[in-house]
Amino acid sequence: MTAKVPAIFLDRDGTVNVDHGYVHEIDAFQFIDGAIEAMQELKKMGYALVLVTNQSGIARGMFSEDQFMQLTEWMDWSLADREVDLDGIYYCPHHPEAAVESYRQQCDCRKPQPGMLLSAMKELNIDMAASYMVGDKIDDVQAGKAAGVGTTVLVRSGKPVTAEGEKLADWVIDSLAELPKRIKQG
Ligand SMILES: O=P(O)(O)OC[C@@H](O)[C@H]1O[C@@H](OP(=O)(O)O)[C@@H](O)[C@@H](O)[C@@H]1O
Ligand SMILES: [Mg+2]
Ligand SMILES: [Zn+2]
Repeated sequence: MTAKVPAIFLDRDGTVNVDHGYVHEIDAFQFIDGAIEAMQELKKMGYALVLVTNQSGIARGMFSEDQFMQLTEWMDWSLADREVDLDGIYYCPHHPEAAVESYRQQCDCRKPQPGMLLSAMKELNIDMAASYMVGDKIDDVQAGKAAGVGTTVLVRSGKPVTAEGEKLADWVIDSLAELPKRIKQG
């Protein structure tokens, strides 16, 4: 059996790119300062990078799954161009009160549910205890905890960090740019 790999689970909007609200166009996709460099460093440190993003804009009828795929492909190539190969990309297109009926469900993948992280764990053979979940909302922290991720991290680069979120998260940092240094500090 091959050895398990540690991973950084990354929320997308508010963590990797600026959350302008249901971002679905390339023109609106703006990498957060220092995020790409941090991802480069995290890869060098031996972590798999796994994106886990709620995309309820699909269920809400704001954009199609195809549009999401096109943006994702562009993002993936932009990162690969900068020596950041993502190891996995997981998304939830659902919402319990979706306008689009086919996406209306109480799924187990929409964070705070841990479904996306658990799928990645199985598919990529991830060592959850040695992994990190990084996001801007308490839902990200809750998903990380429910999946058994060792360290949950809130960033201040997205939605305002709530007192509840601050209490639940293991670490609170300004942005993803700080994470490699923070991990090295232990
Ligand atoms: O941060 P991630 O998980 O990558 O993606 C979040 C987005 O899908 C959108 O999720 C929405 O939350 P609701 O899905 O409407 O609760 C809002 O927070 C939007 O501002 C945000 O752009
Ligand atoms: Mg987010
Ligand atoms: Zn879902």
